[in-house]
Amino acid sequence: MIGRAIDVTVVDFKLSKKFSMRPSRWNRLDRVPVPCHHGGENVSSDWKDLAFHLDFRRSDTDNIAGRNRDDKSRCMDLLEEWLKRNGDRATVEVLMEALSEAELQSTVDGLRDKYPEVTGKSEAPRCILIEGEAGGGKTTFLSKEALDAVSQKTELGRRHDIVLLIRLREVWEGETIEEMVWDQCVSQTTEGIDVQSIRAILQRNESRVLFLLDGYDELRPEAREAGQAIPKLLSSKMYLKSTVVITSRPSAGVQQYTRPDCHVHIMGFSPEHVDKYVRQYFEIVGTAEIAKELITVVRKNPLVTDLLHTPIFLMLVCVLWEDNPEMVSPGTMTDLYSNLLTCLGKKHCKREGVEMPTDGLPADLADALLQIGNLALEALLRGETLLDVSQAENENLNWKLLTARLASVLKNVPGLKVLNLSYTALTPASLQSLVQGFRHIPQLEELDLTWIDKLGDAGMEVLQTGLSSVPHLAVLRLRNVHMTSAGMSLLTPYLRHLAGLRELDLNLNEIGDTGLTSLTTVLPTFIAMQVLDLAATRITHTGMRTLVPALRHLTRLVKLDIGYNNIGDSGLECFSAILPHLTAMEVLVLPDIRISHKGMVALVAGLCKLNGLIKLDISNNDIKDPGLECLAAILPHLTAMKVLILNSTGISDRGISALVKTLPHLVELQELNVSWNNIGDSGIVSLVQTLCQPRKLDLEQNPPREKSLTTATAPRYNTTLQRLDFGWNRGITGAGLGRVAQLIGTPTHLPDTAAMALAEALPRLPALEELELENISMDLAGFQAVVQAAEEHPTLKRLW
Ligand SMILES: Nc1ncnc2c1ncn2[C@@H]1O[C@H](COP(=O)(O)OP(=O)(O)OP(=O)(O)O)[C@@H](O)[C@H]1O
Repeated sequence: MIGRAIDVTVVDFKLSKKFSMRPSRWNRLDRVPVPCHHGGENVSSDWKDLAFHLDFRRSDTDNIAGRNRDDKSRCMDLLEEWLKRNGDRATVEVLMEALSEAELQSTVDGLRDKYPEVTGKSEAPRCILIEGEAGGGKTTFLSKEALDAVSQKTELGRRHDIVLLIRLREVWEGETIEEMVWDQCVSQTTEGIDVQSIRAILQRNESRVLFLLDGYDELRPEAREAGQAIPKLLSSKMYLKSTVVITSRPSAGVQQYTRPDCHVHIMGFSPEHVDKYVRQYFEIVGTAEIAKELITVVRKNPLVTDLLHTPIFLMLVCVLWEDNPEMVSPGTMTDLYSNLLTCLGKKHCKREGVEMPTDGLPADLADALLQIGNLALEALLRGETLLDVSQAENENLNWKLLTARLASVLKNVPGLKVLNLSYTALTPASLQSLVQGFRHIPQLEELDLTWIDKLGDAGMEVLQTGLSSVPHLAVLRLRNVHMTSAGMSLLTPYLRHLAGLRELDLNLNEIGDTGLTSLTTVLPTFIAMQVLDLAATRITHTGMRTLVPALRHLTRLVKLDIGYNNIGDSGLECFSAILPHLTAMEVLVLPDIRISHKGMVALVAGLCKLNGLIKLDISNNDIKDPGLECLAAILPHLTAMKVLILNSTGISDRGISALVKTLPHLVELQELNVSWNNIGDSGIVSLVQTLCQPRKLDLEQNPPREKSLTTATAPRYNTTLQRLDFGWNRGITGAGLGRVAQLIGTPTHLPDTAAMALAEALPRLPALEELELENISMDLAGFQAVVQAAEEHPTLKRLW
């Protein structure tokens, strides 16, 4: 814990070059006091956190706590125990990882300093932090560094063969380092490279990789969480031997994950730089003669001089001087900002061909600026420096004006790949100007117009005009844009341009069978398609008949959602026939598609071939017990299943009894939902009992060992199930729930007779070293007998 006074001892591991520590060596090691309170951390008092991250269980830590007098000895005991248990696997890297997960980063840094040869740290820094104020030139500096590094002009460049410039504002939650590299550093036209090969290259050349990470302050909060790729890279949990240079506005929190070896602060332009910049600026714009006077003015005016250290402001002042020299020397900073705004407003009016009013900005521009300012202020108050207009309350924004601005901005970002305008109040008219800008962003891969309910069919008509400009579009999200069959028919011919479409989301649009029929004319061309969302689109069995032949071509489909449509048994029957062709399918979402057990009979015939299926949702269909019985019969084929949703399916104990027979085959199951059904006490008890039982696979992989009684005596628990939902089953009574609680919560009870028998059996295992009786309750007599037998045992060292 930061800030505590410490006096801690840890062990000097005397690491071998191989980084391994065997118990035998360990016993001979000197124990040298090593301070581990770098930055005020106290490993001793935080030993339980460390134990947790070294995979010790609660019972282990309780034992360690019980057999030592103080935290210092407990910490020592823990490390000894860890070494003993893990042998060759007890490496200093593992220890450092656990220490940093336990937020004992200073101790990690201490170890790193102490064992540079082990941790890969040499004289060269691993992490360089470059901080600077907004617009201070961090991005410019890093881009220059990237160029200089690849041309080997800098020391960093000479020491690294692979230089990767990553803009952190474009990093998404869950994105891996290799995916970032693929996304940002590899050109679209490069052949033979994919995420796997990038990983292999980076791993092979780890110490020759230079990561240039730009704008930590712009990294989304979700991507900043511990466990995300960038924090892991910073805290040396991956690519430990690489070098990282990261830029950020001050105090954005980089140091939460790393203690930089080198800290650079960008101070901005010096007075000489300012002079040089001004001269160059006016030379370029062709009015070199007015540069000298500006230099004199800014030297005399402290207000402006202070501002001009920041490059972005210097540029703006040059623009202002060019427009009207009188505006550069107002009395106050506010006046200067206001003059800058007027100057930019004038330029805007000139470009748009509108009159600039004499008394301020044009009303629509002033209005839009005010609203954006308001959004920016709110974002700043939330501590965010990246403004996501799509998330804002934006009903009142002047979207027409904004999109016109956005369209002109698009000219400057030809490499833009993701455009997310979801949940905005765009109208067809405002979309028009934006779509015109698509020609400037031919690399666009993802367009998200989710939940823009003002678009409607007219919006689709506008959208189609821009699709031919963005042929690389792989993700198109049009969920709930109020499209009907007419809009779908308008859009479809233009979707043909998108040969690489991987994801199409049309959920919650009333496209109906007619719209679906036109979609099916282009679907077969999307051979790369992985995700197709057609939920709540008013499809019936007639529509399914046209969809199915087209679906057959989508052999890479990973997720299909056709829920909340009136498909019925007959619609599902024809769909099931092509299921065996969709071998990549992982997620099949079929809630409320009006099927009965007859539909299930057809479905399972196709389903049983999909052995990669990880999620099946057939909730809100009246399949009843016969339907579940059919499904249960094929579940042993679906061993990858992680999520099974069966709520509101009319099932009762009879169906559950079929399910429990096959549940042990679902070794990956994480979520089971059987809520809103007619299940009673016996059903739910048998279900929970089955889930609590050792799995077939567990037993196969961990057969009972001779020297340990662990498997034979202690219960084994389901380690994958995360969520079991059985609410709203009226047949389940308090008694049933009590039994369920017992099954889940109460430890197994060992009656005295069994405990005595165990005590008597102990001498017959003369080499036994450990006896684990965790979560087993005993009565006093039985307990005493076991303890006594354990004490008398010649080799038994540990009784849990
Ligand atoms: N060394 C430089 N020479 C000339 N112009 C520069 C220099 N550094 C920055 N600029 C100008 O200042 C602008 C802002 O710089 P830059 O985007 O690099 O700042 P930043 O610190 O990354 O800003 P932010 O904190 O907003 O990310 C640049 O677009 C460029 O016009």
